[in-house]
Amino acid sequence: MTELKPRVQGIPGWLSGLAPAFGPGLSQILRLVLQELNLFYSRDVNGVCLLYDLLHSPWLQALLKVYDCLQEFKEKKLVPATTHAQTLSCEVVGILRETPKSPEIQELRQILQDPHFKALLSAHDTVAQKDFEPLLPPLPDNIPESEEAMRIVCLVKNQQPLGATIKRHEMTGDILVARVIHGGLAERSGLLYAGDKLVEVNGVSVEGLEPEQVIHILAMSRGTIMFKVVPVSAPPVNSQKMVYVRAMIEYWPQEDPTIPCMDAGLPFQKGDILQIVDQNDALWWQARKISDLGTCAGLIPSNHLLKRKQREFWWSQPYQPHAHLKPTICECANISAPVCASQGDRHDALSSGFRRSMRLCRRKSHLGQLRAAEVCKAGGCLSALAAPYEEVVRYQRCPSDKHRLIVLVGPSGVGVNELRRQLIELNPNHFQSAVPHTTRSKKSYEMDGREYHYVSKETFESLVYSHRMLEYGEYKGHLYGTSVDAVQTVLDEGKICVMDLEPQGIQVARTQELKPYVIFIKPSNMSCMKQSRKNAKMITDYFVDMKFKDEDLQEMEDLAQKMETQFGQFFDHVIVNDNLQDACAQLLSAVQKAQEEPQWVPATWVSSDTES
Ligand SMILES: Nc1ncnc2c1ncn2[C@@H]1O[C@H](COP(=O)(O)OP(=O)(O)OP(=O)(O)O)[C@@H](O)[C@H]1O
Repeated sequence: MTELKPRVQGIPGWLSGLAPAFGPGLSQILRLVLQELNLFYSRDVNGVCLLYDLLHSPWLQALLKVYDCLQEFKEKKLVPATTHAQTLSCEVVGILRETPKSPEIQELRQILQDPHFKALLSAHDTVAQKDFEPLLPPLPDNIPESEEAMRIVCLVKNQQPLGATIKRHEMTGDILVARVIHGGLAERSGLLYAGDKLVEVNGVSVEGLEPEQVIHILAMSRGTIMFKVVPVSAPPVNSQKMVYVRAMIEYWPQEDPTIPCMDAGLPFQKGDILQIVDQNDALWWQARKISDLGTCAGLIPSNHLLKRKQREFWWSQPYQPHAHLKPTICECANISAPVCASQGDRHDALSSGFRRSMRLCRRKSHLGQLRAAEVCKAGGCLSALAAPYEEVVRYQRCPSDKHRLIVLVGPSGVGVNELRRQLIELNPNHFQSAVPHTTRSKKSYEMDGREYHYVSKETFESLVYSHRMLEYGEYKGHLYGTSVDAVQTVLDEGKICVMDLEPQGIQVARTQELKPYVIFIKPSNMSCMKQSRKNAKMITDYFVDMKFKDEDLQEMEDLAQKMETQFGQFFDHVIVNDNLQDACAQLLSAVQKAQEEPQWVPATWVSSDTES
């Protein structure tokens, strides 16, 4: 290397002479260096081979060629041939019109008149004329020292709303930006913040104007809108973490006179999963539906505001459903269905949980319970005011975890038991019902733990008091019910427990322990039901089961509607039971998804380290 050094150090003299700006380019220099090195190569001077190979490598040569090309391009300083290509094109079209027709001329005319080509020329001219900077009005010459720093913001209004709301400061009367909607035009510009003071809109001073008048100016504006604002001293920073909630109520902004901006409101239904993106305002949050995350956020009442509204509604008009805020059903747990056993029960393990008389009692209880819930609502069951939103997280069951409980809910006669039976029969080793408890004595043909768990009244009552009964009731002096432990037994065996439950029981079952997945079985419309239930039988108190009458089907439809209205927020999945085979296939697929795919569940069911 020592010998090489003086030679290489000597190169810069002629190297500088060949610098890219003045000479043949770097690749040319490289060639010369290689020639020089070649002399040393034959003498095997230490390190020369390495350097030679490096400089000779194809990738370095290619890189230098690219560098040369870029350098050459930079020097050319390209300028547009014309800044009025559009005008030129029009002139050419005019000339072509007078030229004798030929297929080539026809084609050229067509190309020049094509809207895409015209748009291309228009874009070319805009760039060539450097016409893309916003034209700002000149600053006045004599700006006083005390003048507040202003910001001029230009937003191009297209089909979307501006995504900001304004308000009047109560003391100063200033028009302020009240909030900037997430994902909206204003937010994406990064130039408008909540708290900015509006001075002018499109050159019109807003001093002394009402917010409505400013909104009118904005509504009338087309294209670019120019705001002159005094920026807020410390723009708000949204440091809250993203929260997801399940709506336990429905909300219609159009029917809520208190919303600050109706157009910015986000309507939602019970059970919708909402992404809360901003909770800075104590009264109005910003949220998106997870089904629509690409859109800009909308305003929803905060938890605090909803509870306040619910309380006002509760005390002011207990019997009237509020127009924009329909309260959730009260949480009167354990309005139980009386259950009882009968001679007609099947004796195999598959029959557990399918007791005919238990189902008959349930059947009678359906309407009564929904009515009881109404009474409870009117009577001031304050627990209904508990949670308008329920925080949820994505939960994916690990293969080693216990299965989730599958709960089927539906109006009597819709086919809940038929579907449950068919599912279990598909694979009895995988799907199973829970064995109910009873205080009645065991019959000779029965076996403890098969048809029922036979327990004393004291044991049964202690299960009820310790909230271990999902539902229970009394029939002919005996208690009947399904316990959490009976469900756990099935789950502990690695099976999927499938049970039907009165809707009132859902909230009792909704625990971290069982993580129930609730499927609502819904009747199809009347005409379809009449057709599909032609030969179906509904179970009755009599020896012979009866065919469905029109009024039975109507009652089923009414009950289904009531259930959806009151408990829809708890339904993870809905299956319309029209064609039995289809419904069964849908049930199987829903049950598999519940166990194998991520689902939204209450955050309290999952510790943060298992969130996905
Ligand atoms: N999709 C369907 N098409 C035709 N018949 C059906 C369909 N679904 C259920 N059925 C029939 O309707 C009748 C009632 O169904 P099922 O006994 O399952 O009702 P249920 O919802 O369990 O109500 P209950 O609890 O009152 O018994 C049964 O004869 C059943 O075979």
